[in-house]
Amino acid sequence: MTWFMVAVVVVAAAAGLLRWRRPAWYWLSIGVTFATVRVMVRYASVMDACGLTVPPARWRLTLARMAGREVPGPRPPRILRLSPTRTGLVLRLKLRPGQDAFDVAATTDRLRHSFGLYGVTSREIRSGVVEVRMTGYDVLKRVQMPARLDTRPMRIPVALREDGSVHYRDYRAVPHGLTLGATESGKSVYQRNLVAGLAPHHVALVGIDCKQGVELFPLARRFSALADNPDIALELLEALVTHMEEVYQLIRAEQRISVAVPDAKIAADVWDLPEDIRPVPVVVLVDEVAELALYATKDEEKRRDRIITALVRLAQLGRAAGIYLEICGQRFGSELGKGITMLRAQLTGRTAHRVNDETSANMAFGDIAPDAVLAAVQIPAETRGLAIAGDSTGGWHRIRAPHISLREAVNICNKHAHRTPDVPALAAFRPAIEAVPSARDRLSKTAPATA
Ligand SMILES: Nc1ncnc2c1ncn2[C@@H]1O[C@H](COP(=O)(O)OP(=O)(O)OP(=O)(O)O)[C@@H](O)[C@H]1O
Repeated sequence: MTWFMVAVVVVAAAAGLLRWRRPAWYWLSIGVTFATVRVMVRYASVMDACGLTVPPARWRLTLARMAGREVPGPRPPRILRLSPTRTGLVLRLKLRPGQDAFDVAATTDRLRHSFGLYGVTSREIRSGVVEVRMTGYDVLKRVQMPARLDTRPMRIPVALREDGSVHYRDYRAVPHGLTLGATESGKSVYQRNLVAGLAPHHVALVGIDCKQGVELFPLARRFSALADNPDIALELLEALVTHMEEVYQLIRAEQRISVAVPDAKIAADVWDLPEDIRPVPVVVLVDEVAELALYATKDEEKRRDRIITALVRLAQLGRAAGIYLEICGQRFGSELGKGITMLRAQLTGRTAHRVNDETSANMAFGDIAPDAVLAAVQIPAETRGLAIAGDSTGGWHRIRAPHISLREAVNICNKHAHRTPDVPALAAFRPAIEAVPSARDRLSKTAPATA
């Protein structure tokens, strides 16, 4: 299979030679072919130089001595599979006795230099088997998502990882997420990718955008509910809590009939309910969460407390009711007041774009992956959209979402507007789609004369 794939790449490269103007895929296939050949030719010597070999087994030495043959040399991990990809190569290695996955992880930088590649990463697949992903160029410089994506309900391909694989936002595995980043770091583009990815799915989108709705209101056709100021946001969040309680009642009602039946599956969340009565899942997108948490007066403080309480309740109980939170902000720490760290603890998926100080990076990763903090601080200001994505397992990746303009996102939302579900509990917050008067008209209007 591997040789077949290499042959396909070589034939594709040769076919490209016949063309005068060579397309990008031609240069990619040439690069991948060279990288494959280079890795295969140098494999044993590079592994030996990087300390990834073990001495030959005793029985081999004895056999060689008895047969009067040359003494066998040290042995590198056995290649189980070599697959050329669009961005480089993937090697699956069977470790030799005495080696572990950490040995390979610790030498990835040496392997990168020795094979002359752009990036090398490794991960353990199962006991004794390690996958080494090699990229021939900086895949995050100009992000191009692969044509074939593994899209499933509530699992959205949202960005590319530095090893060339796709980064998915999987709401069923990681229900709630927090996206941090300084101003102009790429949070809105990341959120736009999420909305565009969710638009074709059977899901209700709820938006809270206290920047007067500039980010989410253009996408209104695909939203079931929108709020553009903290007062409406409070009503919307409390309506969502009521909706959540109704969904729990529905799950309870379904459980009652099956408790006595030994083999029947008992519903524990919305996904266990029969499809015909299952409530539509809801993704709540909050842009600039600090706008909900800051206050200047006593009344605003009361409102803020109710908003944070509703958000904490949704984060604690929402998953089973099919309500998922996606919170965005520049900072998200205890300086935003009571309840914020409690809310943050429930947001398992963490994404940090460029941040201006270590404290902001700590808000995203300090409690889950301390080495990701350093990676987040090191994101250069000129590569907007570059981010570190981690979760509570402590693993993290450098990712970048493909650039999507607001116009493209609006077009996708308009195309899928017919999929916007009606959620009765949120009907009062359904955005009215009407022509907005031009800002120029409004600003140039003379103020009415007052007595
Ligand atoms: N993935 C990306 N690839 C290329 N350019 C990007 C990417 N993400 C963001 N940018 C560019 O960076 C700029 C800022 O992006 P964006 O508006 O998403 O930042 P932001 O963090 O939301 O800023 P603010 O907090 O001020 O709203 C935009 O001009 C956008 O084109």
